[in-house]
Amino acid sequence: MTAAPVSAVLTDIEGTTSAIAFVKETLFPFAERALDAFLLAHGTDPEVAACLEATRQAARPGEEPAAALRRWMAEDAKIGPLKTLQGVIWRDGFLSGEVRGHLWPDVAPCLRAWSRAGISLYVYSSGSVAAQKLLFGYSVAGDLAGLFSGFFDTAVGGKREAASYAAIAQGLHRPAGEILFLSDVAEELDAAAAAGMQVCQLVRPQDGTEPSPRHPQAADFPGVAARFGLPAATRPAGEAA
Ligand SMILES: CSCCC(=O)C(=O)COP(=O)(O)O
Ligand SMILES: [Mg+2]
Repeated sequence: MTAAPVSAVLTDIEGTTSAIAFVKETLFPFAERALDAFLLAHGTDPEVAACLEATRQAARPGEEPAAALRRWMAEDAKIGPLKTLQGVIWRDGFLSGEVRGHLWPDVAPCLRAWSRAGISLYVYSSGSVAAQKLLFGYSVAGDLAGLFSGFFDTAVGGKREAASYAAIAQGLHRPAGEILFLSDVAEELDAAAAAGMQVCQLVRPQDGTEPSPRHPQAADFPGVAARFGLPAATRPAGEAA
């Protein structure tokens, strides 16, 4: 059976648009350094207090919330209250210019070309929606947030669950088969494929991605474009990559 033409691209961030090293060596240490002062200043703000309560519920018996948050960061655990708090803490870093969202150089030109061609773009990441908007809004390639028609985090469900992708397709009022999901993680691609999406694994050598024998692969976004009939990135005169 021939696949439907792709009308929307749904992309993961870490390991797909952006280096895993950027998340682990820049974003996480920034949050770690700022954590104690942030909790002291904002621990009673309603959103932060709710995250701290959720952290206590999920922490080990007797473990202080700050210790649990630090342990989860070391484990790169995708736990809701941690991801929400990280997004709030990173805001200062992005707004002050101390942090800029990393994107592999092939990503922005393709996102712009796909958007220009009428392909709708969406993000689905374990990072909070607020953090996703910061990363693309304050990226090394400029403000790309406006290229996206929507952002999804694990409020819609876990990234390894087919139901999450079905819910996203339903929310977008689009047949799942027209949506192309991009990720570095085979289990996420399994779940998206089970929900009927087309999928492609980004296998970026710099990230040490483990290639999955179960899914089509590409080394970068132009490779995705070639494989799925999406427009190639052309750079109009005067437009930066
Ligand atoms: C702006 S999101 C920062 C990255 C992050 O915290 C994360 O957990 C990314 O996970 P992904 O689902 O994009 O692999
Ligand atoms: Mg990823």
